[in-house]
Amino acid sequence: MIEASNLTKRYPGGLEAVRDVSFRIEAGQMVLITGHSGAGKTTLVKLVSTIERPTAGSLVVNGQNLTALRRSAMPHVRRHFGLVFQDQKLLFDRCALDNVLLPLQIAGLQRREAVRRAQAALDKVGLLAREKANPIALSGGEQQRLAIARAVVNRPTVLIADEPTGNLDSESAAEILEIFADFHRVGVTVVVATHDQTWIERYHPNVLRLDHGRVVA
Ligand SMILES: Nc1ncnc2c1ncn2[C@@H]1O[C@H](COP(=O)(O)OP(=O)(O)OP(=O)(O)O)[C@@H](O)[C@H]1O
Repeated sequence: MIEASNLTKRYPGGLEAVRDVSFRIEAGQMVLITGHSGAGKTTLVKLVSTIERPTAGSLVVNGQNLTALRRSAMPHVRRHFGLVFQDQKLLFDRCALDNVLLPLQIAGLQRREAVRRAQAALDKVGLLAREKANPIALSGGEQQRLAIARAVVNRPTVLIADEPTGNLDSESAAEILEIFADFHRVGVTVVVATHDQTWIERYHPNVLRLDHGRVVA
């Protein structure tokens, strides 16, 4: 469960990108964050995923108040989150499999188990046959799917994405939506910032609409 109470983020310079935002996301829910460009979607995603700290308000995830935690405790908490950003930050000097292996190596898994899990993650996103490919040789949609495999390989309880279909054609965007829907179906909490009308129509009751940093619907 994710509970945000009166979250506010003021950037240096004074701009309040997120203002007094409160919501509750139950475990296993799919929730979309939408709104015009500059409404604060990315900032809210960064707050929920603990990349940014709020200026005011609190964020409780699975009963733990993250705003009260020391910075040193954050890496541990972040393991609950799988993050997918529009700019996927893939490593272009390594093959697809090695990109997905990286979080497991950081977590200290044995090589054999790590490879097994990374291949299972690639299989879930339909990329197992491309495990040896360099990301540069993959299409935009495939690169996004690779980023999803990397995000889920540590089995996060919450999958958070910022405009995951932003740069994709409608066919690739539909594939990405189905992958997120599959994770939602097996009980993963999914939070996605998106403009994509297909998603918004499908998950209509669970849409948080922002306008100038405030929740308006
Ligand atoms: N690091 C930062 N420092 C200062 N201002 C920022 C920073 N990041 C974002 N902003 C400002 O905060 C506001 C909200 O930005 P944010 O990126 O959260 O919006 P968004 O809804 O995700 O927009 P878009 O759909 O265009 O990505 C904007 O006015 C933006 O310029």
